[in-house]
Amino acid sequence: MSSALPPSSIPLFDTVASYREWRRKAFDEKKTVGYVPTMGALHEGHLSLVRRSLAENDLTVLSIFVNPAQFAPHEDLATYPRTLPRDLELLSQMSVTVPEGVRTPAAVFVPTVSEMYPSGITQNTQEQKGTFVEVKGYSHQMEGRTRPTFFRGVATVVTKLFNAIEPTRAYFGQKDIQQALLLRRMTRDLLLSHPEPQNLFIVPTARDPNTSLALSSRNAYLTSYERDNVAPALYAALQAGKAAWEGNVTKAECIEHAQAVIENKKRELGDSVDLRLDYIEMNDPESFDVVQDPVTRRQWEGTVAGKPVILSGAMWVGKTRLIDNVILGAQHTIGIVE
Ligand SMILES: Nc1ncnc2c1ncn2[C@@H]1O[C@H](COP(=O)(O)OP(=O)(O)OP(=O)(O)O)[C@@H](O)[C@H]1O
Ligand SMILES: CC(C)(CO)[C@@H](O)C(=O)[O-]
Ligand code: BAL
Repeated sequence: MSSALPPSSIPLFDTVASYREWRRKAFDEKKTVGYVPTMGALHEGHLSLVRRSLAENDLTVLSIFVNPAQFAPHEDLATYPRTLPRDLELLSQMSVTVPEGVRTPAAVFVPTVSEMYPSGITQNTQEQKGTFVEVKGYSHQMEGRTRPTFFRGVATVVTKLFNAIEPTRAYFGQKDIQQALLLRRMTRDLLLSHPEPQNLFIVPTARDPNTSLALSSRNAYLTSYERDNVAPALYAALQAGKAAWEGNVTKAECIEHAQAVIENKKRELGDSVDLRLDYIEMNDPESFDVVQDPVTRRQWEGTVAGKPVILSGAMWVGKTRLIDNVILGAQHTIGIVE
């Protein structure tokens, strides 16, 4: 362990080698290891993943690493919130009681950029050298339309993290639904054993109890007015789209209902807040392709028995980009846990 790390009651590792020593012992003792990858600035959404892992595994490991490769050069890598001492404090207060006793987070992996990218890393993909992981055919739709290099950066770092951590189970949030589904596909394509694809779990989105805003580290960029009165419009829009889908109108009408919520909010705010919708769209949870109109819920359900639809969106509040989604149909069929 390096002396540059902040004090922590939970063992902290900043090199793969030091973490592997710890992991070797867990293998020897036949302990299961649950893993929650994060970029830090922890909130209740992260903690819900940690709780799940604590309940289901002997040992729970988190990583906190702000991954340069998933930020495009014009994005917010420099300003992304970094709050390691507070994150460790929050984690040190966590515990879950199981029949075997009380479990607390067992280790936190906090690598440096050079530890994760021994060949170096630049955010400009044209200039990058070394080894990268691409999930081809699944990285350009939905979030990939606005962030074309995002999933390459995520798949690359998560492959490295899985190699380093060697988790029995891994936990991702529904808020980033495309990321979670794409990573499950990646574990299958790469024949990974740590974790095996069926041991990559998707945990429902944790929301603000008053406004239903999806919790997100980037909410820290918002003013309290934006957070409580502007940002919740995205989830409200998705709910309007969902209600329309349940009412069996066409996909295009559902999207119009959702967009109208954002338009109304913009009218209400006037020039006081810069609110811009990036997209609201319905996509197939397997191919990520846009659901082709005209189609209603009954028609969809009639042709693809049991397969749900992802209704997702992204919205700018000033310079802050927020995302959210709801699943229309049986979400357990795409592996979202209860
Ligand atoms: N509200 C939430 N509910 C459940 N899981 C979440 C929530 N927010 C984030 N997560 C999950 O936590 C993990 C780590 O995410 P990350 O550290 O990027 O936080 P974030 O809040 O999503 O940040 P950002 O604001 O950058 O999107 C991911 O699997 C992500 O999906
Ligand atoms: C999965 C992840 C930790 C990879 O950097 C990140 O994309 C995130 O926090 O969702
Ligand atoms: N939670 C996803 C990480 C990102 O937007 O970079």
